[in-house]
Amino acid sequence: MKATTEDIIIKNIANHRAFFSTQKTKEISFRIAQLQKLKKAILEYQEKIENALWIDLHKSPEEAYLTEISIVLGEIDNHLKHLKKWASPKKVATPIHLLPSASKVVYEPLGVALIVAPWNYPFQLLINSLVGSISSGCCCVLKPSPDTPNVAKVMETMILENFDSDYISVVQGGRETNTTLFAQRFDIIFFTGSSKVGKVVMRAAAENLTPVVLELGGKSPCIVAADANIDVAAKRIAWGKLINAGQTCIAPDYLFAHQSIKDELLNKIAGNIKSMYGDDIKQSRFYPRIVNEKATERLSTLLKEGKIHTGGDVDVKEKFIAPTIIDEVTPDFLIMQEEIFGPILPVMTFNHIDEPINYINKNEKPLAFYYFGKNKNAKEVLLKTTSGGACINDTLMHITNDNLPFGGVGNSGMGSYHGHESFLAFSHKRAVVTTPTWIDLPLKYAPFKYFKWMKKII
Ligand SMILES: NC(=O)C1=CN([C@@H]2O[C@H](COP(=O)(O)OP(=O)(O)OC[C@H]3O[C@@H](n4cnc5c(N)ncnc54)[C@H](OP(=O)(O)O)[C@@H]3O)[C@@H](O)[C@H]2O)C=CC1
Ligand SMILES: CCCCCC(=O)O
Repeated sequence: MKATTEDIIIKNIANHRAFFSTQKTKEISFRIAQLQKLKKAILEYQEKIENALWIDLHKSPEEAYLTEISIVLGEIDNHLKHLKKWASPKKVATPIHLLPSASKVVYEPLGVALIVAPWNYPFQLLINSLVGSISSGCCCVLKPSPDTPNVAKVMETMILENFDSDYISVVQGGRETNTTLFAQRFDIIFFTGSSKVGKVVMRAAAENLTPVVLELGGKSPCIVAADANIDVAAKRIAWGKLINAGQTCIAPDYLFAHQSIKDELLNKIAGNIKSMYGDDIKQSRFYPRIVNEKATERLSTLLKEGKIHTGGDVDVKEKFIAPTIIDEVTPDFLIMQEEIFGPILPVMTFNHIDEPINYINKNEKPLAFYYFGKNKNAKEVLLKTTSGGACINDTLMHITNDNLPFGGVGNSGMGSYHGHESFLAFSHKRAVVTTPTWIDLPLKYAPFKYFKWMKKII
């Protein structure tokens, strides 16, 4: 009888547990060798990955390298450079009542990890977290998104060809497969996707008290103040909004523009769209497509309210939505209710900075936060708000610094990764105290003869 998906998954996990119990993944030399193997595999598969990203998302090789492949290669290099230091036990101070004991933190792999990735950066968001799993010494089940099937297939082939399937395995499938995976006992679940499914993951993980890292989404605001450099703001907002046709979890979701500069800003954003993609954007090989017709139709419903300043063209069959700026938006509009995740930029205006601050603070905590204006005011605004990450006078770029933690807060996620944070995300920090036997201070033992001295030192 043909094995069911559940049988395959359960067997996969059992094999990973058996592999993990050999203790092989705890050897730093093993982990370094696997990271080097992953880097080599990515370079060998680069063209196939780029071709698959073109087929699935019309993502140009240039954008694929910039926003997917180079980010993972940089992450691997960072881990190769620092892993020995990150993985070495850390001596910590020992309080007087514990002397002459010695204290340290030992970093241990959590065990068998599950990594579930979305379709918008299907290579980067699956393999970048895998780097953390490898460098911490975990075994891993990878679950690519079914919505970018060509990329999912290429990644499966690349992993199968280069790694022991008892160490790293790939499971393909949709919602049902996810449900089966979420119900299994993992030692960590690393999920990237919507907040809605993030809650499903967390509920399932609770059954086994499995720690989760949830890289979720949300509506990331972008404020442009009256004293902003409008040319720079217009260029960087157009870029940040239209990379991957807006299907980016940290894209500036909506604009709050000061009344006095709004018209100039919108006209300059429109000008930058032309500069990047030409007059007939549909012909540009640099402009990606929406992931599928269903998502294209969802986005087209958001165009019904407000005043279209730029764009508005939709071709569902082509999965094409033109970069669109919608002016005169109010908070009750449909477009302001959920994450857009597409190339549509709704614009609201303000006169006093408290207006956007109050609006943002009344809504869910965003994954990213962008502010264009003088730094002294930016500090003030950042102090009064919160978000997963933020840029002042830029967009998206905080994700490219792997010395910074990348993650959400509240509804936009929990936990973080990239660089050292990825190593820590998949590690357990074990406290170890070593006590000599040549001396045994009587303070802690009943009948507490020296209690009054003990109280003085603890
Ligand atoms: N923080 C980050 O780094 C990133 C966050 N994201 C976020 O991911 C979202 C877009 O990605 P997307 O993949 O569409 O995210 P979703 O979370 O909507 O879907 C993820 C997968 O889960 C499946 N699914 C849906 N409901 C359930 C359920 N009840 N049980 C099990 N599986 C389920 C979906 O299948 P089906 O297709 O059938 O719904 C899909 O395959 C956006 O919200 C975006 O902000 C994206 C990239 C990066
Ligand atoms: C530019 C790369 C961004 C990747 C993660 C995201 O925001 O969807």
